[in-house]
Amino acid sequence: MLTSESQTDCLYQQEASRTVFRVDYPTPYVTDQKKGFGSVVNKRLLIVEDDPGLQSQMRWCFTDDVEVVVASDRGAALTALRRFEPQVVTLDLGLPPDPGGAKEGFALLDDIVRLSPATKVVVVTGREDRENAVRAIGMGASDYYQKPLDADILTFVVNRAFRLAELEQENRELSQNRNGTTIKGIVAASPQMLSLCRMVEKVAPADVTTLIIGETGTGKELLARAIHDMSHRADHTFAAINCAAIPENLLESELFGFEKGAFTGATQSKKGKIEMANGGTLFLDEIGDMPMPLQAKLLRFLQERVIDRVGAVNPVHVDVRVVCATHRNVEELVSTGAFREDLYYRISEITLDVPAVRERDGDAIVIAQSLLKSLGRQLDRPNLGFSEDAILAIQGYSWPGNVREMINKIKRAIIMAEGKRVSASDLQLRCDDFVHDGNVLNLRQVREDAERAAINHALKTSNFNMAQAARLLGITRPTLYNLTDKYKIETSPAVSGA
Ligand SMILES: Nc1ncnc2c1ncn2[C@@H]1O[C@H](COP(=O)(O)OP(=O)(O)OP(=O)(O)O)[C@@H](O)[C@H]1O
Repeated sequence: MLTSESQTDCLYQQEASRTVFRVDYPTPYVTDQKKGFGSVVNKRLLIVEDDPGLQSQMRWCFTDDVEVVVASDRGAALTALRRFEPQVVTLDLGLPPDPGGAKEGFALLDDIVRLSPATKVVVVTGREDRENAVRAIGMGASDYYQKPLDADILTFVVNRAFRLAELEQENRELSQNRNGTTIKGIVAASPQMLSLCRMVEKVAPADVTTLIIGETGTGKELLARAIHDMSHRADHTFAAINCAAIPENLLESELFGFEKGAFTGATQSKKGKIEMANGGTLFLDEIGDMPMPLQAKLLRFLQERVIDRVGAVNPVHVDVRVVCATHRNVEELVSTGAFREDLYYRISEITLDVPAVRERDGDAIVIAQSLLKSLGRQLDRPNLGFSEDAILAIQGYSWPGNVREMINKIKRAIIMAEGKRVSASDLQLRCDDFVHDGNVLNLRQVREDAERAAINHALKTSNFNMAQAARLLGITRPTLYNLTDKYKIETSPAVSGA
């Protein structure tokens, strides 16, 4: 949607062969004479060009599936932008009152990027005007086109901009519609995470000791907090302690507290984390790294719900719910004797397995889009989007550090991105499937090869389930069918031995 600003009055008037918007600007913008408004078309193109000859040449480059509006100056272009909401604008930088320079064109580009960040702007420059083209890309234009007019190249560049706008729109919808979890802070679209979130919703109100297992950065602590927040203990403390981060000799007093004089330096009594969490939830992160002597003490607490502060004579009763997490394979630790079997059974009344990001169908791009939005706002770059190569790279990368790694990469990319689109290289990613040896005909070929490879990969990964493959690719199912038709890709596995 465009930012609402004061609208310019205009009079809508039908004429025999064309529809004209008369606006109180020196030059009106005019809709496509071939079709007029009201045609059933989705693609809307605004051509901003002050030369009447070029206007009509450009207008006739596009077939009936593109609705075209023409504007001759900045004012008319802004009116058309607001009323017509084109997905793509071609913008000649040399506009009146500065037709020989680029000042007015840059001012209009700035307006478009600000008012309608999703609109793709293709800047039209003279042959000698490379410097301005590069500056325009830096300001947020998606592409540029050099005069003189060549119908094939212009339509190719404009169609590519339409495709990009469409992909970004689909991804926006995906991130808005598919976040089916009610758990605060968790962004998820995959069936794997949605079903885990449903489990969390069921487990939270039951006062059971829960073990959350998953690779680093998958959101274990986030889920532990969610369990607390959705339980009847939500109004009490959530106390977290990382068993791997605290030296063994301090961990006991951190957990259980100590009495005055219990050891040198204990000048006064202090509650431990377990007591602090009284009435609430104790989160023991990296429980797999808990030293053996403390495992015995923790087991006693879980069995009897009493603790002994270090140096204390009398035990203290504590009412806490315990949630543990680890990235380690606890069963293996038990089999090697590094973890007590009886403690393992105590802490795992319910076990939640958090899948790695690479195991969640379609989540990588949904989480990345959400992070780009939230981190973009934090870093004062709220209108950034991902380029096509970034989307492919995000989907193709294995994310060994999971969401934490994603946060780091996206933060960096937001800082590094030069235009309004974050590229794969801003993210320091490359998608091996799409690397070419430079021996390519043109960009169209590169893009089509990339699309073909991504579709094949998604179909195989999803076992030829079209809905799932479409989700993996961040596109709709009809778009996937169109693409498989276009590239003549089989939509079912090959049957051998026929
Ligand atoms: N599904 C998600 N949606 C949005 N943000 C997420 C998601 N999962 C994790 N995060 C964010 O990723 C970061 C890491 O999450 P968290 O600390 O919960 O992971 P962890 O599994 O406990 O990591 P570690 O094992 O390293 O302690 C946090 O900033 C968290 O908010």
